[in-house]
Amino acid sequence: MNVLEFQDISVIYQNGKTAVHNVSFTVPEHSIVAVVGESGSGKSTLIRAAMGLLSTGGSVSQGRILFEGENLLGFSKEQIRSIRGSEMAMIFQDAGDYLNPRRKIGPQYIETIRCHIQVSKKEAGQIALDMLSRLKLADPERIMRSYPFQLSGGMRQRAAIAMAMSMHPKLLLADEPTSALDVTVQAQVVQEMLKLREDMGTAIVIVTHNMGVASRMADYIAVMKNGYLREFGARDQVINAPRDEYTQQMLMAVPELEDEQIVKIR
Ligand SMILES: Nc1ncnc2c1ncn2[C@@H]1O[C@H](COP(=O)(O)OP(=O)(O)OP(=O)(O)O)[C@@H](O)[C@H]1O
Repeated sequence: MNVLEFQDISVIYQNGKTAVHNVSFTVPEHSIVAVVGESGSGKSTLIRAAMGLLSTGGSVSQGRILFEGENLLGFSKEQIRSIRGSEMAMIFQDAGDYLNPRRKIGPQYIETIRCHIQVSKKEAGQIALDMLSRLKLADPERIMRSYPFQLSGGMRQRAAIAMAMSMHPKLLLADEPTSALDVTVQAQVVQEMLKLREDMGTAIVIVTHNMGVASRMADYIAVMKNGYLREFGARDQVINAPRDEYTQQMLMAVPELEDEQIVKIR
């Protein structure tokens, strides 16, 4: 069963720019798909389209995006809102896009949970503390009492991931979730996302510039360039026997991929 399926998707912006051209690939249940490619290749546009979160002026001009077999593009705003957060969640490069800077983490976290499930404030608080501990955040109570600016970038990003994962979504869309973090913290957050997938079976689509992250996390890799999907395949095939010339060049441009290595493509 596929959780998500892009079928011949094109996305156009108001200025006439086609940012994504006829892209098709599938995200099987419980799997991790990394979408890689240089800046401007259309990676964010593609996953934002799935979430119904294209920036103003962007629209899907053709194709279908199936979530568990149903075309998301035919959903009403109400339907999209009800699955967003509970069935599919999204995290961004900067948790600041997700967290309100003027409120402490605790109240916003509890409110997010209670938007989706009917539990008391106390129960929601417990769910939040459990998730924060799973993300290896020491002293979750203190995190709940903190404002976002009182936490490091890595802690904020972990808090955002915890919030996104609290509803046990079937699908997590992650746009460069580790790019703003330093290398050691990146590796830890990647490890924690892998653990969440293992524990909860959440499928993940991760957009990344970083071939190291893609190679370490993904079951499948999608390579994009100039809005086109150049290659899609199982991780080992794409890394070890790339079929597309652009993928070959991209891989040649990065040093040998060791599991622990973090390599950037730009
Ligand atoms: N709101 C917008 N209006 C017009 N063009 C846009 C808009 N957002 C993105 N684009 C264009 O669409 C193309 C794809 O952008 P997108 O952000 O999806 O690429 P990306 O691969 O995610 O890049 P990055 O890694 O830098 O985020 C780019 O040429 C970009 O300039």
